[in-house]
Amino acid sequence: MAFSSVISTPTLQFKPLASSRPRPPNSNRNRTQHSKPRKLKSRNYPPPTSLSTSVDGGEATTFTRLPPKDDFCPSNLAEVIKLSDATHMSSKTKKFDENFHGIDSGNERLDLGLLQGFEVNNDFDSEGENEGNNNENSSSSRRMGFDYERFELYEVGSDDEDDFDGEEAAMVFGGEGVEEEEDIKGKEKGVPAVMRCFDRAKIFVKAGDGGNGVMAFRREKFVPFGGPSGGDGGRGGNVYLEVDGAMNSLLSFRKSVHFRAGRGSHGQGQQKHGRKGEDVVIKVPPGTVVRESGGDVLLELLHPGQRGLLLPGGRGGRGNTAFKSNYNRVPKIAENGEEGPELWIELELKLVADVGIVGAPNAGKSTFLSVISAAQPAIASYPFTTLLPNLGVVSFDYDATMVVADLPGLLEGAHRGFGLGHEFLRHTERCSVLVHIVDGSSEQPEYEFDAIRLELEMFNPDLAEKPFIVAYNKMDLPEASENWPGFKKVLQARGIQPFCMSAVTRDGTRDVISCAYELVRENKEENMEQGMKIMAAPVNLNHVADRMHKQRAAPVSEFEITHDSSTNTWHVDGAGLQRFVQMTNWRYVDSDKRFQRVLEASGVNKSLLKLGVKEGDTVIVGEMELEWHDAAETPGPRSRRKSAAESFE
Ligand SMILES: Nc1nc2c(ncn2[C@@H]2O[C@H](COP(=O)(O)OP(=O)(O)OP(=O)(O)O)[C@@H](O)[C@H]2O)c(=O)[nH]1
Ligand SMILES: [Mg+2]
Repeated sequence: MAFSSVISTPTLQFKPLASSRPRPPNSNRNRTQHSKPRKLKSRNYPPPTSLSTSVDGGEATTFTRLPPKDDFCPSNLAEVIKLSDATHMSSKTKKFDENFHGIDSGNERLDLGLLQGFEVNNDFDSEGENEGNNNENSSSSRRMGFDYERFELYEVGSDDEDDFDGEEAAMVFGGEGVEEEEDIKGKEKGVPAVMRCFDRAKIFVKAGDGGNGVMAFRREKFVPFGGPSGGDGGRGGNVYLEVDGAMNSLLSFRKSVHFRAGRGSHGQGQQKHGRKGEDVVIKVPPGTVVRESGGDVLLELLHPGQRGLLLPGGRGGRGNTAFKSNYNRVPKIAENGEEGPELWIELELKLVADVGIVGAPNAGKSTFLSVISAAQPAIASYPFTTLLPNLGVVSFDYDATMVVADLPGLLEGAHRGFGLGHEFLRHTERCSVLVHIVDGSSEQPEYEFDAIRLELEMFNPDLAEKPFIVAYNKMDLPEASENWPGFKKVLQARGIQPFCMSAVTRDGTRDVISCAYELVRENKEENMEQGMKIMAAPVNLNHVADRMHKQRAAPVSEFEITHDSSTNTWHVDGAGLQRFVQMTNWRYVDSDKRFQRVLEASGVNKSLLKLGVKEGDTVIVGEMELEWHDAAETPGPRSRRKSAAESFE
């Protein structure tokens, strides 16, 4: 049974005067008339109502497993993707490099201490497979060798919930900034942590609780009966999210999962108010999307310097000075501080790049990026050299620059989890132009190109709509230049004008990148025209906190009553009432009276009576369990039945 009530007139007619009166939760009907209210053990005060309507937001889980044979593409591609057939695996390559556990890709040096299963190839160069690279690249690729046989078994992308839950539950108890346990060898975690945490993270945020107000009275020499002087508690700290232009991944959240703002300090005598709690500012890279765990998008943080208030700190409780009135000159009451809201949020990074380089593994994407920009990605002649996206800035002039992203290789069937799956394709969603690099030395380059186009479409049809350029690579090799006329003809027949180039010798790369820049510029102009007004409108990044403020400000007269007839229990649920109960400090004598007055004025008592509450029924409001008494039957002076609140006196 449910009942909602919004009361407007306080002129209530009570016959059997009802009083909801607190009792210990397990009193088991051994009621004492003036039993004090106690917190329910099992009921926690929940944060303000969920921010989102429930959405099954999880992305498809992808698995890197060998596909059924029928699913494989023709022989040429199959050769590439049959990871287990990789010839360069030798017993030598299976040793870990004891001195280095990381990817050294130019400026970036990623710690791969936890990179389970991705074994480091010490002797890659010695096998002569790394020709054509400069020294730095070859040293990078030496360190990037990995165990293909084991790679087949890894789960890509993730069953995020499971991954995080297991790992994080252990850290909950350690509190903020707890270091992840290094000894996790035995765990089956699927994708190495570096890859998992590069562009996704799940973190816990909590705003600070407000400090408690206090009850105090001025007592000085010659002022024996000074008035109330209890100060208010300080406000809890806020949680902010801020875009840090220097960050380019979410790896920092691998170790810091919990962020709690400081609690406001309590008020003191002599009308001293508590200090405000310390704010927490969480730095995220540009392009971060923030979601409530398993729910809606809360914020999109795109530009360096942007800052959004995510969770507002709890209000400080009022001290007894605030309750002084003409009717009550010595208020013996003070409030608890309001609890700060808390949330699990998911961060997802979508790189903010103008151009995305896509293509099959080994096509030469990283080589291309390395020759058009100052980026120094790992380059090697085996598939999946690039495990994480690389960014490079291409400058034509002072004001003519664009950001180019080199993405890990795609395979046919990536949507079913082959290779690295679609794990990193989301980074192309914000690119305005795509550059397809086609390996000219493969047996059927046009087939390879089609397969990649199809994968893009499978991932997100909008991606296939983006303007793209086709760059036929490795023209310096005889087999590639032989295939070029055929490839060109096929594509031209479909209205596509492909470019040919050799990334290694740099021939033709300039044309490709100039064309890409033209398209980026056109796209920007188009967007500017279309979205001028939208861009001009100020973005409110505090709307999450605003919504929370509104929820918190819900009046106590908005509630819903449900009845459990088997246990004769009435549940009174309402955000305003819940907050009121949480802020009531039961240690002070006047708190009970105020509580009863609020139940009366909000219409809870009236509604319960209407619904047929009986003597001895249990009434649960917020986290308080109370016992219902019809005042008419309670022992005590009858004159007190005029007000439920008075029955406590
Ligand atoms: N001959 C020749 N070799 C090239 C050319 N471009 C790239 N390569 C070689 O192809 C191999 C793969 O190059 P990468 O740039 O690592 O290829 P990728 O597409 O980034 O590969 P993944 O990161 O594994 O997807 C390397 O050995 C390069 O030296 C080219 O134009 N000509
Ligand atoms: Mg690469």
